[in-house]
Amino acid sequence: MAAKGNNLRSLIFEVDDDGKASLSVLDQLLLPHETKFVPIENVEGAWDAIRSMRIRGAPLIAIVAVLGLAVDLTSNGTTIRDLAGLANSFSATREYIYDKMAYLTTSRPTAVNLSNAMVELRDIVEKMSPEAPVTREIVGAIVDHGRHMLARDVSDNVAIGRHGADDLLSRHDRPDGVRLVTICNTGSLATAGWGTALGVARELHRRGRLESIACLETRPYNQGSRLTAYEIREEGMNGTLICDSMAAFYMRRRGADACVVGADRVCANGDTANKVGTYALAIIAREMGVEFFVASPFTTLDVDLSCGDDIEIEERPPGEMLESACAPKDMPCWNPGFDVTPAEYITGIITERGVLKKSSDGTFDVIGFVREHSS
Ligand SMILES: CSC[C@@H](O)[C@@H](O)C(=O)COP(=O)(O)O
Repeated sequence: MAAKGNNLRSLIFEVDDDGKASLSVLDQLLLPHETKFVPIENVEGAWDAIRSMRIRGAPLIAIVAVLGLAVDLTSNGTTIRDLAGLANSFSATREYIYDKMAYLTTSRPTAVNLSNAMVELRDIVEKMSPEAPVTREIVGAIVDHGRHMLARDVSDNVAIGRHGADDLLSRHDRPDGVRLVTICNTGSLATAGWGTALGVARELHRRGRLESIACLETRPYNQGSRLTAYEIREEGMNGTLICDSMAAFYMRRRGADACVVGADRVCANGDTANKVGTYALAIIAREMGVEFFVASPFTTLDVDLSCGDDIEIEERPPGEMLESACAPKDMPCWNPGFDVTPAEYITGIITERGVLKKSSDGTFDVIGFVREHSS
């Protein structure tokens, strides 16, 4: 089946001739039944869209935070007046923006892309010279960086797809192509476009080398059934939806060559936080002798964290579990949004700069890989 192309958009960002930015995001809570873009007017709106999971996915969270800040700072509302009051003070303007950035970082804790983006943005602002016109320069730099993030994310994802497809095809070039299993949603809806793990599937499909892809439903939030299944259908891939509990039997009966999953944070030793259920899938893959790949742009690497034990795992409200389950309304629940897959279960980490494999001692050297591949 020929690829239809990647037409899904997770957001629309525009800047008018006066430099005023506008942002609308596709409300993913309504998918797959309704396609509706909702405007983000300010930082609070961006925080709420991230927290409520109207938008989600590690790269998209970071992008919407920065674009939301750009919209907020270029709006005609109270913010610009507040900024004008600060315009003669470089440090006051900077601190004002840093407060907003700190607030955005509190929206969701596990995906490192958000805090990495804020560090990157802070570096840009810190390097600016404290000359007039302060406000316009700083705000302009933030808008420009938002645009840069959008373009970079798409090109990183396309490169991840290419490296992942090359690597998989070097070992699994069966007559009908490669058989994949994935969890959660890592596609165009989780990114600025194309996707990470789903980008690998997309690239195989584009080459006519994707035999099949199974997507796990991904309880309790069902990103697999609501979003990945939707993307698979849009793209015309040969996909099958399975419940999370069916992964082992699916691999046994139908066969799989590799699991490819996304990441919310990859530590220096390769331990990887991703959607809850990923760890179980990795254990099953090992038992079945199926390769297990993490697709992660550099923006999802956390070289400052040595291993996964210290990753803050977001706990979501019990209601999210109870609403999508048939359970007594007052049943106590534990609802971690993510889990951590130890590096020992991971075959390789597919990045935009190549596939990181384990060293001869069976460990990943993420820091060395970043050093080697950073320009
Ligand atoms: C390219 S998206 C990578 C990860 O963010 C994805 O696998 C995931 O876990 C998303 O979780 P979510 O809670 O939907 O934001």
